[in-house]
Amino acid sequence: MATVWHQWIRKSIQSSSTLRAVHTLKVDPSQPMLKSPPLISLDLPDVWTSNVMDFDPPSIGECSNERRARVIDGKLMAEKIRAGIAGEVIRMKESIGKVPGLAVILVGHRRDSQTYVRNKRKACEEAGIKFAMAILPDSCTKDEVCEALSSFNGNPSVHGILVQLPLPDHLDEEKILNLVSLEKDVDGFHPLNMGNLAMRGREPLFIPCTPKGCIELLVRSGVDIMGKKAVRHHATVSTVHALTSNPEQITREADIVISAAGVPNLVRGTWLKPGAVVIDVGTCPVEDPNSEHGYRLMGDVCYEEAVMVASAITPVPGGVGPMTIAMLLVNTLNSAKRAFNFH
Ligand SMILES: Nc1nc2c(c(=O)[nH]1)N[C@@H](CN(C=O)c1ccc(C(=O)N[C@@H](CCC(=O)O)C(=O)O)cc1)CN2
Repeated sequence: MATVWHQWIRKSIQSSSTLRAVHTLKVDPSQPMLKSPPLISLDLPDVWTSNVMDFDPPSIGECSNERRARVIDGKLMAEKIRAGIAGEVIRMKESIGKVPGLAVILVGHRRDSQTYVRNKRKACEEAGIKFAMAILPDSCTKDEVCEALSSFNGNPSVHGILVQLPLPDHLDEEKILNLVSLEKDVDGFHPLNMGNLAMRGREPLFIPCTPKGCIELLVRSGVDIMGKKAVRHHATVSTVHALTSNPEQITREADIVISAAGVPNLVRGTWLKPGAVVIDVGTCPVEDPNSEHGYRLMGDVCYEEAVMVASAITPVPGGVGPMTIAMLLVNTLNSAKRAFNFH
């Protein structure tokens, strides 16, 4: 399932204006959906999950007009994870005198990309991770991007490299992403990492940050999917995309709805099964002269409707976005640990 999300979310990153997709994940109805939060999720040390949120979950199928969905606070979860990473970076520095390093390539001057990169830099600095950046103009050539990439690939202080997407149209995203060193591909977008993620029994070096963050949000909220294996083994996954003829009907059958269409308010309350868990990946920037950066983010889900039907829901902002950045830090730390053979 992680695979399908991955490909699908990446597609939506690539063409968010055309793809209207709602990913639905149907979990075995004989199993309770929500249970006590587990202590260990994915590959994060226990310490990062010891403060998982506890809550009294309504069961799937249960819905009342007086009851609003529990809000899954991605911002809070991400803060806890980042605090755990900061601790690990200190331990690394004290033990071997080295720290992880992340390098970002930003092409052009999209305001949303600038904001995300600024947030990544801030998160790195707060966690003690070194941050390097190559800023290139909209008009830059493929060779200039490749030059920046190859310099980061060859720099031993850099353990994670990412190219902020989307790139301007004239640049070939596929060719550029293929050049990111496999061992530093903290976005998990290299075809070999993607391929290994897709294949049973293979382990990619990195799992892409957004789907990884979605799984963390679910696991830490006590949603009973028991990590990626359980998802593969116990869930039936349906994908709804722009050409699906009955998206509402398919979505209404899902116990967990993960939407990454980039279409504000696409998923209405009537699309949801009562008690469903809703993860909203959509972050569509909408012009807003009153907001600090001139735009605000809108999710795919009509929040005010969904909150009356779902049992748990992520807000936008404050849901998946902060977890994406926290997972980037996790991938960077793990990459540095691998490079230094530090455990
Ligand atoms: N190379 C990549 N490019 C892009 C990715 C990615 O994972 N790798 N994903 C998105 C953008 N993205 C990360 O780069 C991203 C989006 C949103 C957030 C976030 O924290 N959002 C906050 C609000 C932020 C704000 O506007 O101040 C929230 O939702 O609460 C982080 C990262 C496309 N490109």
